[in-house]
Amino acid sequence: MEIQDLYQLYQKTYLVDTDTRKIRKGSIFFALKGENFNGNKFASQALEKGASYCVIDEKDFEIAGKTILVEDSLKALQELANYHRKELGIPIVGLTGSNGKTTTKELIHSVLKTQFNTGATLGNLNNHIGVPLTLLSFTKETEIGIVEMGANHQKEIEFLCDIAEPDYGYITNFGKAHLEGFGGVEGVIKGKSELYRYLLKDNKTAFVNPKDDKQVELTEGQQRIFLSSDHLSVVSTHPYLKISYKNTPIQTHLVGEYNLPNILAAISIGEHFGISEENIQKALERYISNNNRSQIVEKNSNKILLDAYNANPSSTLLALENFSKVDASSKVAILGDMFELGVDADSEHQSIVDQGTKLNIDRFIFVGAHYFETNASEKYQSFEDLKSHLIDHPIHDSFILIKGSRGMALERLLDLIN
Ligand SMILES: CC(=O)N[C@H]1[C@@H](OP(=O)(O)OP(=O)(O)OC[C@H]2O[C@@H](n3ccc(=O)[nH]c3=O)[C@H](O)[C@@H]2O)O[C@H](CO)[C@@H](O)[C@@H]1O[C@H](C)C(=O)N[C@@H](C)C(=O)N[C@H](CCC(=O)N[C@@H](CCC[C@@H](N)C(=O)O)C(=O)O)C(=O)O
Ligand SMILES: Nc1ncnc2c1ncn2[C@@H]1O[C@H](COP(=O)(O)OP(=O)(O)OP(=O)(O)O)[C@@H](O)[C@H]1O
Ligand SMILES: C[C@@H](N)C(=O)N[C@H](C)C(=O)O
Repeated sequence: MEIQDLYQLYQKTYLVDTDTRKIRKGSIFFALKGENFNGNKFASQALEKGASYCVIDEKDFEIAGKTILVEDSLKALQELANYHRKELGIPIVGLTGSNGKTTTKELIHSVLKTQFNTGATLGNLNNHIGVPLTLLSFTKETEIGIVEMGANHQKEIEFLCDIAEPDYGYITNFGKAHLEGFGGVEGVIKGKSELYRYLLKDNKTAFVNPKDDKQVELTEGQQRIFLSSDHLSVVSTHPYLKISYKNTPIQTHLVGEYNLPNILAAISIGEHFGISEENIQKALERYISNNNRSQIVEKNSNKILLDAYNANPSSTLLALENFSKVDASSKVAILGDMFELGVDADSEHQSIVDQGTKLNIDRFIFVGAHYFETNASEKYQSFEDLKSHLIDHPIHDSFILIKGSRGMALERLLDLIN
């Protein structure tokens, strides 16, 4: 089947699904192959659950009149998404960066949707499957799209740009994240700036943080808009960031000064699209982060700053610096291993121990195989070891920062701290 014909089927409901556990009525089910399952095997189940058609790539699973056999279902999904993107013809803002992509995307979305019908990446669906799903979630009513692009190796952002064809792009920052796949910090810069190179090629516009020398240097000579912090200042930082924008105080629900560039991007992009000052203010006040991304959780005797969604050396250090400035009688940082650091893993974990423990934080608890190799004084090799310790020696009356990589799932500590 030609992509135009598939597009006609898609246009009946504008719904595509890839998981029979979450099928929506009338959707087209794309049978993908993953680490654990062959999606083709779920084609008949998808139809039973209400899918209208299934795109499959194995002949054995054909069902007359209901399956569309293609060479590669994933490729078909990506091509359909790109076709849709072209048909929509709307402005698309592409976002990448080492830290803060999801938060920045949500803030921009929050601002733009005050005056536009805006579509944006759901949660963190930012890879070679997530970006097509994001684009296909936009409908003919969508006026602006915001697409988050994640990567852990070279050429991935280039590939995602070819699918999403962003008209605008913003790189939040270049940090020490996914060092293993990118091949060090220089590799991160090269890989992330594939977004700039895409924009340059098509004469599209980069948003640039003027305080980030790398961003300024790498976008030299191309069409760009500098984020303007002229009317923005920090009023206070704790417990949540309070800023002043054009002399109006804005009480956000965001923790940590590291969120300031994220806010600045949302303001500048909002201003570019003509969002009023009042709407920008309301949108920033309304946004509350979720999914363990720097959330404050009140327990009986302890207060927790839960930042357990992910971790890397750049974001961990910023989180510690922020935490060190908080006024509390007893401050405890529980840090879990940082993943995907490759050959730099040992030195980066040691460096966090060295730099972190110099800060104004009363107690450090390190957990995970990498931190266990450092010379930290309180360390546990596994979550189970830490759990046993906390059951016998509960933490009381403290402010506790919890940060670690996704694989450490340190939100499990919530049940162990009261
Ligand atoms: C392929 C897929 O979507 N898998 C999801 C599935 O995983 P599961 O293990 O259950 O199945 P398989 O992958 O083996 O299955 C193949 C297909 O079969 C379907 N299926 C399975 C069982 C069943 O009963 N019915 C079925 O229909 C299945 O749905 C598959 O289509 O479910 C998991 C739980 O919901 C999902 O987690 C899993 O999703 C994978 C991981 C995925 O890639 N999802 C994307 C939509 C996505 O964008 N996910 C983001 C995370 C993106 C991310 O990690 N980004 C990184 C940077 C990018 C790195 C990139 N190189 C990469 O490797 O991804 C970042 O740092 O931000 C998310 O979920 O948050
Ligand atoms: N601008 C920033 N600079 C450094 N760290 C940040 C910044 N913004 C957020 N963080 C940190 O990163 C954590 C995750 O935020 P967010 O999910 O927005 O990042 P992300 O880049 O989207 O990550 P992922 O791609 O894994 O979803 C936050 O809880 C915070 O600790
Ligand atoms: C969860 C994924 N998006 C991510 O950020 N991974 C890194 C390695 C982490 O979990 O810290």
